[in-house]
Amino acid sequence: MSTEPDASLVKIRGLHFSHGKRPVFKGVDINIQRGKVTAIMGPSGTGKTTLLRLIGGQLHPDAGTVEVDGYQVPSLPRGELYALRRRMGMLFQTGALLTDLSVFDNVAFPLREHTRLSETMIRDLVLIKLQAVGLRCARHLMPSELSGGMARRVALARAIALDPMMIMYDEPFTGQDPISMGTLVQLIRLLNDALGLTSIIVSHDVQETASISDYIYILSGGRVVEHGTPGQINRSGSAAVKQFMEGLPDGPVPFHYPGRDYAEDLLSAEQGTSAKGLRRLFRRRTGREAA
Ligand SMILES: Nc1ncnc2c1ncn2[C@@H]1O[C@H](COP(=O)(O)OP(=O)(O)OP(=O)(O)O)[C@@H](O)[C@H]1O
Repeated sequence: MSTEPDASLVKIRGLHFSHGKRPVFKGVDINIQRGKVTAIMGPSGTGKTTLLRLIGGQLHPDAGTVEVDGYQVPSLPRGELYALRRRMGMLFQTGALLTDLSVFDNVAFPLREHTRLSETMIRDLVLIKLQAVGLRCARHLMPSELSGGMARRVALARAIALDPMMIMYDEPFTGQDPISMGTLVQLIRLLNDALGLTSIIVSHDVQETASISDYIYILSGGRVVEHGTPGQINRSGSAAVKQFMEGLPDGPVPFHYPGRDYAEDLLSAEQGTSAKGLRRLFRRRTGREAA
């Protein structure tokens, strides 16, 4: 019997998923605790963005369950899925502000779109959200007048406009200078605690993300290879975890995307050349002897 059924906002069990013929998840179990900041980390292409899309119901698992706040996401009728999605804020790497709208109107957009609140109420709410990210006085600016860090903070204010129960961040720090990265890192933690949110962060910025996370999952090769508090992860004896946390280019996770042999690939473009010629060509290009 589970001792903490209500503590988990997101429960993923036995998740299998493939993009076409490419398997991404081969049996993944994840618990996202309410009120906590949980990081999902792992090498590039391991399926972190795919996982967020499965949680948001944009993708369907091949097998297993994805439960959010007690709802089985893949089997929700469209109307209920949209209602659930409105309670899940999303912050993408690009920020994706509407370029023709001011900062104020960008934050007001979801409120105008999804509620029937009066403009006076909307104004108050927008100012509260902008105040929370430190940009109340920048509300008249257009997106083209913002720095990258400011744009991301506006996107964050917009993501919390509808008071979501959780926010999913996909690479929120990419391309930020150290100061705006530091600001964003602290802001994510602050908003999580002040607004009683649940936050999921997908990020390659291992140390920064770990510094504000309560719990970390590390994915690799279609599975969870480690999970625990930042302290537990740092003490992990797993070679894959060590490779990832220390940013080593090669290890249990190979540097090269799987595919056919290098020599075979190079030589296949030179059909018609003699075997001797092909061997010479391979030696010249790689400095190695063809097998
Ligand atoms: N729409 C798609 N169609 C086919 N394959 C896809 C699609 N989206 C992603 N993939 C593949 O699925 C795998 C997981 O991709 P995903 O973007 O989820 O990884 P990621 O861990 O978020 O990567 P990164 O850290 O580089 O952003 C990759 O091998 C990718 O090439």
